[in-house]
Amino acid sequence: MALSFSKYHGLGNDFILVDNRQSAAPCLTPDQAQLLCDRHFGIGADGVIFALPGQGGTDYTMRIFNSDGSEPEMCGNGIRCLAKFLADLEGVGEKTYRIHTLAGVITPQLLADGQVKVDMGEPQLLAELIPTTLAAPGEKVVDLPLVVAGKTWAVTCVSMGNPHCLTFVDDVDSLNLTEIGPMFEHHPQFPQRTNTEFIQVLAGDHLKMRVWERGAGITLACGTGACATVVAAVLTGRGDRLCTVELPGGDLEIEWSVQDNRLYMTGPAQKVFGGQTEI
Ligand SMILES: N[C@@H](CCC[C@H](N)C(=O)O)C(=O)O
Repeated sequence: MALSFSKYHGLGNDFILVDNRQSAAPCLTPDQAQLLCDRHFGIGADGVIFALPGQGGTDYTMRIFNSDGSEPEMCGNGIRCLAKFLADLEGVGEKTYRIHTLAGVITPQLLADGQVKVDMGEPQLLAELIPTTLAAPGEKVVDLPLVVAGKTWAVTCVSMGNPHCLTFVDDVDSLNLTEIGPMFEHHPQFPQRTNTEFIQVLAGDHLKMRVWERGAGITLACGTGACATVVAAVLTGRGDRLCTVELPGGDLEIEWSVQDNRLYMTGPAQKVFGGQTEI
Protein backbone atom coordinates (compact mmCIF):
# COMPACT_ATOMS: atom_id res chain seq x y z
CA MET A 1 0.00 0.00 0.00
CA ALA A 2 1.25 3.53 -0.80
CA LEU A 3 1.12 6.11 1.98
CA SER A 4 1.27 9.87 1.31
CA PHE A 5 3.05 11.77 4.04
CA SER A 6 4.63 15.12 4.84
CA LYS A 7 7.70 15.64 6.97
CA TYR A 8 7.74 18.63 9.37
CA HIS A 9 9.98 19.69 12.22
CA GLY A 10 9.78 21.99 15.23
CA LEU A 11 13.35 23.00 16.18
CA GLY A 12 14.68 19.73 14.77
CA ASN A 13 12.13 17.56 16.64
CA ASP A 14 10.90 15.89 13.45
CA PHE A 15 7.66 14.15 12.55
CA ILE A 16 5.97 12.28 9.72
CA LEU A 17 2.52 13.85 9.31
CA VAL A 18 -0.31 11.72 7.92
CA ASP A 19 -3.63 13.07 6.61
CA ASN A 20 -5.98 10.69 8.42
CA ARG A 21 -9.07 12.93 8.23
CA GLN A 22 -11.21 10.23 6.59
CA SER A 23 -11.09 7.83 9.54
CA ALA A 24 -11.22 7.92 13.34
CA ALA A 25 -8.43 5.32 13.72
CA PRO A 26 -4.77 5.79 12.71
CA CYS A 27 -4.07 4.19 9.32
CA LEU A 28 -0.75 2.73 10.56
CA THR A 29 0.02 0.26 13.31
CA PRO A 30 2.62 1.15 15.98
CA ASP A 31 5.02 -1.33 14.29
CA GLN A 32 4.60 0.37 10.90
CA ALA A 33 5.16 3.78 12.51
CA GLN A 34 8.33 2.49 14.17
CA LEU A 35 9.65 1.30 10.78
CA LEU A 36 8.89 4.63 9.09
CA CYS A 37 10.73 6.49 11.87
CA ASP A 38 13.90 4.44 11.38
CA ARG A 39 16.65 6.80 10.13
CA HIS A 40 18.37 4.09 8.08
CA PHE A 41 15.56 1.84 6.82
CA GLY A 42 12.66 4.33 6.84
CA ILE A 43 11.90 8.03 6.30
CA GLY A 44 13.44 8.95 9.64
CA ALA A 45 11.63 10.86 12.41
CA ASP A 46 11.09 11.19 16.14
CA GLY A 47 7.45 10.20 15.69
CA VAL A 48 4.41 9.81 13.41
CA ILE A 49 1.47 12.18 13.85
CA PHE A 50 -2.04 11.50 12.53
CA ALA A 51 -4.54 14.28 11.76
CA LEU A 52 -7.90 12.65 12.55
CA PRO A 53 -11.48 14.00 12.62
CA GLY A 54 -12.28 16.14 15.69
CA GLN A 55 -14.03 14.67 18.74
CA GLY A 56 -16.27 16.43 21.25
CA GLY A 57 -16.71 19.59 19.16
CA THR A 58 -13.01 20.07 18.38
CA ASP A 59 -11.66 20.80 14.89
CA TYR A 60 -9.34 17.78 14.73
CA THR A 61 -7.86 14.97 16.80
CA MET A 62 -4.11 14.39 17.11
CA ARG A 63 -2.70 10.91 17.74
CA ILE A 64 1.04 10.30 17.81
CA PHE A 65 3.35 7.31 17.96
CA ASN A 66 6.89 7.75 19.28
CA SER A 67 9.74 6.33 17.17
CA ASP A 68 9.63 3.16 19.34
CA GLY A 69 5.93 2.67 18.51
CA SER A 70 4.61 3.71 21.96
CA GLU A 71 1.79 6.25 22.13
CA PRO A 72 2.28 9.41 24.24
CA GLU A 73 -0.58 11.60 25.40
CA MET A 74 0.80 14.86 24.00
CA CYS A 75 3.62 16.42 22.02
CA GLY A 76 4.31 20.16 22.07
CA ASN A 77 6.53 20.48 19.01
CA GLY A 78 4.29 17.97 17.26
CA ILE A 79 1.12 19.99 17.78
CA ARG A 80 2.79 23.08 16.26
CA CYS A 81 3.72 20.93 13.25
CA LEU A 82 0.18 19.54 13.09
CA ALA A 83 -1.30 23.06 13.09
CA LYS A 84 0.99 24.06 10.21
CA PHE A 85 0.18 20.82 8.34
CA LEU A 86 -3.58 21.42 8.71
CA ALA A 87 -3.24 25.06 7.60
CA ASP A 88 -1.26 23.89 4.55
CA LEU A 89 -3.95 21.28 3.73
CA GLU A 90 -6.70 23.88 4.13
CA GLY A 91 -4.74 26.61 2.33
CA VAL A 92 -5.12 29.10 5.19
CA GLY A 93 -2.66 31.37 7.01
CA GLU A 94 -3.44 32.72 10.47
CA LYS A 95 -5.84 30.43 12.26
CA THR A 96 -6.55 28.93 15.70
CA TYR A 97 -7.40 25.23 15.99
CA ARG A 98 -8.97 23.30 18.85
CA ILE A 99 -7.29 19.89 18.87
CA HIS A 100 -8.46 16.86 20.82
CA THR A 101 -5.51 14.92 22.29
CA LEU A 102 -5.14 12.18 24.89
CA ALA A 103 -4.11 15.02 27.25
CA GLY A 104 -7.30 17.05 26.64
CA VAL A 105 -8.07 19.93 24.27
CA ILE A 106 -4.98 21.86 23.13
CA THR A 107 -5.20 25.14 21.18
CA PRO A 108 -2.47 26.06 18.69
CA GLN A 109 -2.64 29.48 17.04
CA LEU A 110 -0.82 30.26 13.78
CA LEU A 111 0.59 33.79 14.11
CA ALA A 112 1.20 36.36 11.36
CA ASP A 113 5.00 35.97 11.67
CA GLY A 114 4.80 32.21 10.96
CA GLN A 115 5.35 31.18 14.58
CA VAL A 116 2.81 29.00 16.37
CA LYS A 117 1.60 29.89 19.88
CA VAL A 118 0.04 27.02 21.80
CA ASP A 119 -2.16 27.04 24.88
CA MET A 120 -0.68 23.91 26.46
CA GLY A 121 -3.08 23.76 29.41
CA GLU A 122 -2.34 23.50 33.13
CA PRO A 123 0.54 21.48 34.56
CA GLN A 124 -0.30 18.59 36.91
CA LEU A 125 1.97 18.19 39.92
CA LEU A 126 0.54 15.47 42.15
CA ALA A 127 2.63 12.29 42.24
CA GLU A 128 -0.18 9.98 41.12
CA LEU A 129 -0.88 12.21 38.09
CA ILE A 130 2.72 12.16 36.80
CA PRO A 131 2.69 9.16 37.57
CA THR A 132 5.52 8.47 40.02
CA THR A 133 5.95 6.71 43.33
CA LEU A 134 8.61 9.23 44.43
CA ALA A 135 6.04 10.82 46.77
CA ALA A 136 2.77 9.68 48.33
CA PRO A 137 -0.48 10.27 46.40
CA GLY A 138 -1.63 13.86 46.87
CA GLU A 139 1.93 15.14 47.29
CA LYS A 140 4.22 16.97 44.88
CA VAL A 141 7.72 15.94 43.86
CA VAL A 142 9.87 19.07 44.15
CA ASP A 143 13.64 18.68 44.43
CA LEU A 144 13.39 15.16 45.91
CA PRO A 145 16.34 12.74 45.73
CA LEU A 146 16.47 10.05 43.04
CA VAL A 147 19.46 7.74 42.68
CA VAL A 148 20.45 7.07 39.07
CA ALA A 149 23.80 5.70 37.89
CA GLY A 150 25.14 5.78 41.45
CA LYS A 151 24.46 9.52 41.82
CA THR A 152 21.73 11.30 43.78
CA TRP A 153 19.83 13.79 41.61
CA ALA A 154 17.35 16.35 42.99
CA VAL A 155 14.31 15.87 40.76
CA THR A 156 11.02 17.68 40.22
CA CYS A 157 8.13 15.95 38.43
CA VAL A 158 5.58 17.63 36.19
CA SER A 159 2.89 16.26 33.90
CA MET A 160 2.00 18.23 30.80
CA GLY A 161 -0.35 15.40 29.90
CA ASN A 162 2.81 13.30 29.56
CA PRO A 163 5.34 12.62 32.34
CA HIS A 164 8.45 14.72 32.92
CA CYS A 165 11.26 14.31 35.46
CA LEU A 166 13.42 17.44 35.68
CA THR A 167 16.77 18.04 37.28
CA PHE A 168 19.04 21.10 37.45
CA VAL A 169 22.73 20.68 36.69
CA ASP A 170 25.77 22.96 36.44
CA ASP A 171 26.74 22.01 32.88
CA VAL A 172 24.26 20.26 30.57
CA ASP A 173 26.84 19.74 27.82
CA SER A 174 29.03 17.54 30.02
CA LEU A 175 26.30 14.90 30.56
CA ASN A 176 26.34 11.53 28.79
CA LEU A 177 22.62 11.37 27.98
CA THR A 178 22.95 8.13 26.00
CA GLU A 179 24.10 6.42 29.18
CA ILE A 180 21.93 8.03 31.86
CA GLY A 181 18.78 8.84 29.80
CA PRO A 182 17.50 5.23 29.61
CA MET A 183 18.13 4.76 33.35
CA PHE A 184 15.78 7.66 34.15
CA GLU A 185 13.26 6.59 31.50
CA HIS A 186 12.96 3.04 32.86
CA HIS A 187 13.42 3.83 36.56
CA PRO A 188 10.97 1.70 38.58
CA GLN A 189 9.59 4.83 40.27
CA PHE A 190 8.03 5.88 36.94
CA PRO A 191 5.41 3.22 36.16
CA GLN A 192 4.67 4.71 32.71
CA ARG A 193 8.34 5.55 32.05
CA THR A 194 9.32 9.23 31.85
CA ASN A 195 10.78 11.98 29.72
CA THR A 196 13.80 13.54 31.48
CA GLU A 197 15.03 17.13 31.19
CA PHE A 198 18.48 18.28 32.32
CA ILE A 199 18.49 22.04 32.89
CA GLN A 200 21.20 24.65 33.32
CA VAL A 201 20.14 28.09 34.56
CA LEU A 202 21.84 30.77 32.43
CA ALA A 203 19.66 33.54 33.92
CA GLY A 204 16.27 33.69 35.64
CA ASP A 205 14.61 34.13 32.24
CA HIS A 206 16.99 31.94 30.21
CA LEU A 207 17.22 28.19 30.77
CA LYS A 208 19.33 25.78 28.73
CA MET A 209 17.88 22.28 28.47
CA ARG A 210 18.74 18.89 27.00
CA VAL A 211 16.21 16.09 26.89
CA TRP A 212 16.01 12.31 26.86
CA GLU A 213 12.53 11.49 25.59
CA ARG A 214 10.47 8.48 26.54
CA GLY A 215 10.13 6.34 23.44
CA ALA A 216 12.44 8.47 21.29
CA GLY A 217 15.75 9.01 23.14
CA ILE A 218 17.77 12.18 22.54
CA THR A 219 15.82 14.73 20.51
CA LEU A 220 16.78 18.26 19.49
CA ALA A 221 13.80 19.80 21.27
CA CYS A 222 10.78 18.94 23.39
CA GLY A 223 7.82 21.33 23.72
CA THR A 224 6.09 19.66 26.66
CA GLY A 225 9.55 19.33 28.25
CA ALA A 226 10.23 23.06 27.79
CA CYS A 227 6.92 23.89 29.52
CA ALA A 228 7.72 21.45 32.35
CA THR A 229 11.18 23.07 32.60
CA VAL A 230 9.70 26.49 33.36
CA VAL A 231 7.28 24.99 35.90
CA ALA A 232 10.17 23.21 37.66
CA ALA A 233 12.28 26.39 37.61
CA VAL A 234 9.48 28.45 39.19
CA LEU A 235 8.61 25.78 41.79
CA THR A 236 12.22 25.52 42.92
CA GLY A 237 12.88 29.30 42.87
CA ARG A 238 15.39 29.09 40.04
CA GLY A 239 13.56 30.85 37.21
CA ASP A 240 10.85 33.26 36.06
CA ARG A 241 7.39 32.50 34.70
CA LEU A 242 8.36 34.00 31.33
CA CYS A 243 11.45 32.29 29.98
CA THR A 244 13.46 31.49 26.89
CA VAL A 245 14.21 27.78 26.91
CA GLU A 246 17.31 27.11 24.83
CA LEU A 247 17.36 23.64 23.27
CA PRO A 248 19.91 22.00 20.95
CA GLY A 249 17.53 22.75 18.00
CA GLY A 250 16.77 26.37 18.95
CA ASP A 251 14.72 28.48 21.37
CA LEU A 252 11.16 28.26 22.65
CA GLU A 253 9.40 31.10 24.47
CA ILE A 254 7.43 29.76 27.42
CA GLU A 255 5.05 31.56 29.76
CA TRP A 256 3.42 30.03 32.82
CA SER A 257 0.53 32.47 33.32
CA VAL A 258 -0.28 33.67 36.86
CA GLN A 259 -3.78 34.60 35.68
CA ASP A 260 -5.00 31.20 34.47
CA ASN A 261 -2.21 28.76 35.56
CA ARG A 262 -1.82 27.66 31.89
CA LEU A 263 1.38 27.26 29.90
CA TYR A 264 1.82 29.16 26.63
CA MET A 265 4.52 27.98 24.22
CA THR A 266 5.63 29.93 21.13
CA GLY A 267 7.94 28.51 18.49
CA PRO A 268 8.37 27.56 14.83
CA ALA A 269 7.08 24.66 12.74
CA GLN A 270 8.48 23.97 9.29
CA LYS A 271 7.66 21.68 6.38
CA VAL A 272 10.71 19.78 5.10
CA PHE A 273 9.29 17.69 2.25
CA GLY A 274 6.37 15.52 1.21
CA GLY A 275 6.31 12.14 -0.50
CA GLN A 276 4.90 8.67 -0.84
CA THR A 277 6.22 5.48 0.70
CA GLU A 278 5.31 1.80 0.50
CA ILE A 279 4.07 0.18 3.71
N1 LIG B 1 8.80 15.80 21.58
C1 LIG B 1 7.60 15.98 22.26
C2 LIG B 1 7.14 14.93 23.24
C3 LIG B 1 6.82 13.61 22.53
C4 LIG B 1 6.24 12.57 23.45
C5 LIG B 1 7.23 12.02 24.43
N2 LIG B 1 8.30 11.31 23.79
C6 LIG B 1 6.50 11.08 25.41
O1 LIG B 1 6.56 9.84 25.26
O2 LIG B 1 5.85 11.60 26.32
C7 LIG B 1 7.27 17.40 22.62
O3 LIG B 1 7.70 18.28 21.86
O4 LIG B 1 6.55 17.65 23.58
